[in-house]
Amino acid sequence: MSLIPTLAEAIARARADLRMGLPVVLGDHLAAAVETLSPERLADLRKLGAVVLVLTGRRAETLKARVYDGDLARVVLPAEADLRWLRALADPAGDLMTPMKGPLETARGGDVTAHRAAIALAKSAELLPAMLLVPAPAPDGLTRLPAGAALAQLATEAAMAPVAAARLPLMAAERSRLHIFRPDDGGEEHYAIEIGDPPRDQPVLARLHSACFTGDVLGSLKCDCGPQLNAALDAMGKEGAGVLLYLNQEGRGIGLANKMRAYDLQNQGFDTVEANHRLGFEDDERDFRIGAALLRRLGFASVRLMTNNPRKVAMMEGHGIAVAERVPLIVARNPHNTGYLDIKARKSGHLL
Ligand SMILES: Nc1nc2c(ncn2[C@@H]2O[C@H](COP(=O)(O)OP(=O)(O)OP(=O)(O)O)[C@@H](O)[C@H]2O)c(=O)[nH]1
Ligand SMILES: [Zn+2]
Repeated sequence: MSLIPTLAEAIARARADLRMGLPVVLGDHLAAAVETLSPERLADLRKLGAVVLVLTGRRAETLKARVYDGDLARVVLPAEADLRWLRALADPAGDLMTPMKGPLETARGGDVTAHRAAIALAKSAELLPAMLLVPAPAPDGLTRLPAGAALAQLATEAAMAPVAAARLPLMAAERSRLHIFRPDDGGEEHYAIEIGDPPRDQPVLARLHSACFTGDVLGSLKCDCGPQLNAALDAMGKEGAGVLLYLNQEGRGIGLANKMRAYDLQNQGFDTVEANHRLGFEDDERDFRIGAALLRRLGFASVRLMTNNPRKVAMMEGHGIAVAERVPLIVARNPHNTGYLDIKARKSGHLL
């Protein structure tokens, strides 16, 4: 029956539910995001059974909690644990002010598929990766997902469909077109700016730019995104041909709210990589398959890629786009971004 939501559609609903503070059903567990949960709903979840707090291995490491499940840890809730206690474990903002949160008891053994799916859902909803799980029968009205299938679905690539395109003269290049692409899984739309009319049978000058509201729009001095965006468009304008993908993967895929949490940690002295880890994320949560898929949809098989990030080159080649050349994209340093750029070179392998 085509009117019943598919698994991908049910996952999109689950993301919206979690962002509003509504629990979802993952197999035989109820799952709720710590970040958005209300005290009333926490109390009701606790009435249903033994609640565990699921954190990523990264966050558990910061909290010195034993990790038995590889990439995640299940923290057993003490009787007195309230929402403040849970939020303090989920959100590193207060780690330095109140460093002693433990000792934390973590569970071991048993099936953690639902727990792993819960963390993947939180990340895809751009919430803090901290979830409460309780084994309990599903109440009516909540979004239900089979845990294993949801986990697999969250790792699959969404199909991208072109939605609209129009001529858009730019300061950097008058002959430009903006193309909008929409994924079939309810996720973010992504954009392609095609400059001139690049021949499809030759390597095109290309840039995969990840959204940076602070750098691209506000002119933040903390990163190099805004100047890189402008320099890439200028180079394509000068050459008369190119394609810039504007991928809505803000904050290397953690979302703008989490990026601001990361900036707050950076103001406390942690670097860009450490800040992501303390929040429970990997340093880069982006899905680079999207970029390759968009290039293919636009008819390109080979690029001259403007980047300093060797991982982007490897990812393109791994996903079927030939990189004929890496074109460095070095922009000016300033006193605010020089440390950030050094860390990218030292820890993320950027060639700067
Ligand atoms: N989490 C996090 N994201 C950041 C921070 N500073 C910038 N970003 C994000 O990092 C991304 C930068 O993306 P890009 O410039 O496309 O990629 P890159 O990996 O630096 O590689 P290049 O192609 O060499 O620029 C954007 O999504 C920014 O929002 C930070 O301190 N923390
Ligand atoms: Zn930036």
